[in-house]
Amino acid sequence: MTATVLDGKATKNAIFDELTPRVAALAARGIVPGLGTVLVGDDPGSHWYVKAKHSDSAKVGINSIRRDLPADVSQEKLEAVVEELNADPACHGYIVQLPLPGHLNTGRILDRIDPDKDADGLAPVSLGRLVLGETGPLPCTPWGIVELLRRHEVPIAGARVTVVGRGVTVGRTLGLLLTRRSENATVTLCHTGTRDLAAEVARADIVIAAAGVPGLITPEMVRPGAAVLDVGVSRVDGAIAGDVAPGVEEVAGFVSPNPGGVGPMTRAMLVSNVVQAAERAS
Ligand SMILES: Nc1nc(=O)c2c([nH]1)NC[C@@H]1CN(c3ccc(C(=O)N[C@@H](CCC(=O)O)C(=O)O)cc3)C=[N+]21
Repeated sequence: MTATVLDGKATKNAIFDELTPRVAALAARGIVPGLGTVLVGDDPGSHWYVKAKHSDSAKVGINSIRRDLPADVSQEKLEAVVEELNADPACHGYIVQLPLPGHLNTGRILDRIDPDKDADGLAPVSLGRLVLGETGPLPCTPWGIVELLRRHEVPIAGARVTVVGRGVTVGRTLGLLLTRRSENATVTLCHTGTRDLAAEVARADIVIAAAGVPGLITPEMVRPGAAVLDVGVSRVDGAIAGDVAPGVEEVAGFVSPNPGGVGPMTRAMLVSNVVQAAERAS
């Protein structure tokens, strides 16, 4: 038996089909949602990602606002661009593409993003709202993971979930989402200090691999029938290498492909955050 594929591309398209009429309803009232991107430098991966966001925006009928800055941009100039987007009524949500070059203070930039325009859901106020259970933008990758599971009817309530990786963009915030009453999962957060990773993975109904270690999750670790989602993005000889080793699909009940799984879902939820921000502002 081979696992059911959690198809992130198809699910993204389904979400876009739901967002398009909401965007049309806003447009009928004279509001065109706007998504802004701020890109510093010329990392090819970051360029691809920003370009993908602008084409996603066009697909659902939202405007995109693009600010590309040179790699040696000053802190002051970048902060001025952030303030400009905060003040721009045509921009309902935006992201500052990460990572920023080392001479820039990322924390001070994220602090300046108007919390109501935080399309990533990763600014300090958004993280605080998530901890407090208040409404606001949700972090796109964790939210995308939850939607990918829900829309494939993978049971979440009461499930044992093992998350591997404690980064803010995925692991740490995913634990916050999955332990809300509306999700009701039991979450174990593993990291490099975890004593017996194999044992933590073995008892999970759902495994989320977000460590950035190619092939970390092997078939022997996985409980038969479990859902295994691969969030790892490493490059090995130029190709994307995930955290999930080949052969896991022979044991698991559900697997997310990589590419084609969680990546497209992250983009879908970013657009969703912008549409929600425009609805809230209207
Ligand atoms: N402020 C900020 N917000 C982010 O959300 C953010 C960021 N900075 N910096 C970089 C990471 C990375 N990330 C990806 C999202 C989707 C794909 C994606 O859709 N990938 C495709 C194809 C990848 C390929 O083939 O190269 C897939 O998985 O199918 C990839 C990477 C968002 N990030």
